[in-house]
Amino acid sequence: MTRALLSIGGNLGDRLAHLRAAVAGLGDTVLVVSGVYETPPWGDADQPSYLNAAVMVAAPDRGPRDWLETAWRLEAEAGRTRDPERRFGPRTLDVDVIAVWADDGTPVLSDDERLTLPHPRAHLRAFVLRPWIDIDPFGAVPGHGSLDVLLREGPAAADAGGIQPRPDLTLEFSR
Ligand SMILES: Nc1ncnc2c1ncn2[C@@H]1O[C@H](COP(=O)(O)OP(=O)(O)OP(=O)(O)O)[C@@H](O)[C@H]1O
Ligand SMILES: Nc1nc2c(c(=O)[nH]1)N=C(CO)CN2
Repeated sequence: MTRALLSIGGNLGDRLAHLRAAVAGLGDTVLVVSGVYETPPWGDADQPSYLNAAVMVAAPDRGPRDWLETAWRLEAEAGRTRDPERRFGPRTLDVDVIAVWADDGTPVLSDDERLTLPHPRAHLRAFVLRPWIDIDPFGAVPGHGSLDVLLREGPAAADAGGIQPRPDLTLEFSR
């Protein structure tokens, strides 16, 4: 059994439909889904704003690598293409595996470049931390500290004010 925090986001096409399809594609592994946020582009300013959300998932038979393969499947289903010239460029759907925890709650750590855990830029990204704290108020990025302190005092604090809740947009799931 592992539990994982996935960040989902996109800024091309029907942004909400892509987020909804990602949540639906996670099926009964979904434990809880955050609210939807409108977020300024991070890392490459010349692109439209994103919709972002966070999803906590768990499954008895899945390890860290399975969550990465799930992320790739969902991105492919959303028709995501990669522009090698723009590392942080626009996309229909990005699914990042932010952190994974073992059965006993221990965070899984990995420095494999195919799957780095926790995600190496998670603590820098208000668009990851702000939705995540909705569904995990006492959560932490393993090795970097609590979501609360990161959002108030960490490198992402300056961006936190630009993360706008979109209560008019909802992501439903069923268990
Ligand atoms: N925790 C992780 N979650 C998702 N992908 C990861 C992770 N760690 C390493 N990777 C690797 O990163 C590669 C590039 O992923 P992707 O194209 O989604 O990056 P990106 O979205 O442009 O940038 P970022 O990873 O900063 O969000 C993937 O092929 C994957 O093997
Ligand atoms: N606001 C926002 N900016 C991003 C996002 C994202 O999901 N939201 N994903 C990226 C991929 O690396 C690059 N920049």
